[in-house]
Amino acid sequence: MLLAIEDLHLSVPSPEGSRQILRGVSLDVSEGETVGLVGESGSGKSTTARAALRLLPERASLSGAVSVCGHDVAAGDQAVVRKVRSELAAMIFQEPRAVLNPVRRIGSSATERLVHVHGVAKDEARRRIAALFGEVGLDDTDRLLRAYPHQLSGGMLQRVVIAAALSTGPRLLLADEATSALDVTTQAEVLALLRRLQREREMGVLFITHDLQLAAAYCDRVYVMKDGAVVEHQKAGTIFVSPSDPYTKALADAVPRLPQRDDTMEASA
Ligand SMILES: Nc1ncnc2c1ncn2[C@@H]1O[C@H](COP(=O)(O)OP(=O)(O)OP(=O)(O)O)[C@@H](O)[C@H]1O
Repeated sequence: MLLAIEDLHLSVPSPEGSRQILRGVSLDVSEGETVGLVGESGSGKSTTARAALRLLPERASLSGAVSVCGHDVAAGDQAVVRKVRSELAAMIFQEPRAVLNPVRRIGSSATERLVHVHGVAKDEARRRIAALFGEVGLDDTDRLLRAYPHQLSGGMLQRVVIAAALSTGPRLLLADEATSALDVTTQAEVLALLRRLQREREMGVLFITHDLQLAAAYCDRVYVMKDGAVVEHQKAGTIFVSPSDPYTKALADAVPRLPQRDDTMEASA
C-alpha cells in the first residue's frame, strides 16, 4: 500500500477550545491507482492529503495512523518525514504561480529539490530536469530553464511543476485541485499527461477535486468527504449509479445541466 490513512482525527485550538477538522478519516491508495478525494470547500480534503506529508496546521493534535510506503508518517521521527517528503511522495497544487518564486528562473526553481535536498550537482540536475521537461511535453528546454514564471502560460507552468515533482521519483503523487485553474482544453491535456506518467511510473495518485463528475470519469475509486469525514467510498463507475450517502446523491444531482437551446428560446419568448 502506498498511502494508508486510518481513523485520522485532527483538531486545532480555537476560541471555543478546539475545532475538529478531520473526524476519523480512513483511505488508501495502492500502486498504479488513481483515487479521487471529492468534497465541497472546507470538507478537509487538503488537510487529509497534507497529513500524508505531516504538513499539519500549527498546534494541531492528531490521532490515528498515516503511512506512506509502509513508513509511519504520523509517529515517525524527522528522518522518516524527510524521506517521505523528499523521495516517496510529492504534492502538486492548483496554482503553480503560487509555488514558483516569481523572481527566480524556472531552471533554478525546478532543480531545487534535486540540488538542495538530494545534493545533485547543478549541471546534472539541469540535465535531468531538461529530460523531464521533454517527458511532460515541454520543448525548447534551454529557453524554458532561463525563463521566469510570468513568461509561461498556466498550463506550461503546471507541466514545469509536475516535472519538478517527478524529479525525485516519488511513488505517490498528491494532486490537490491540480487542474482546476486550467481552461478546459489545457485541463484535458494535463489530465492525460498525469495518466500517462502515472502508468509509466506505476505511481499511486490521490486526486483531490471538488468536481464529482471529473473524479468519477478520471479515477479508479472515489472517496467523498463532508465536514471532515469520509461519507462515501465507491468504485468510480458506480458512484453515480448507486450513491449510498445522501450527500453524494446531492452532489451527483447538483451536476449543472445547461438549458437546451429550445428551453432558452422558450424562456426568452
Ligand atoms: N491551519 C489551520 N488552522 C485552522 N483551521 C484550518 C487550518 N487549515 C485548515 N483549516 C480548516 O479546516 C477545514 C478543512 O480545510 P481544507 O483546506 O482541508 O478543506 P478542503 O476540502 O481542501 O477545502 P478547499 O477545497 O477549499 O481547499 C476548513 O474549515 C479550514 O478552514
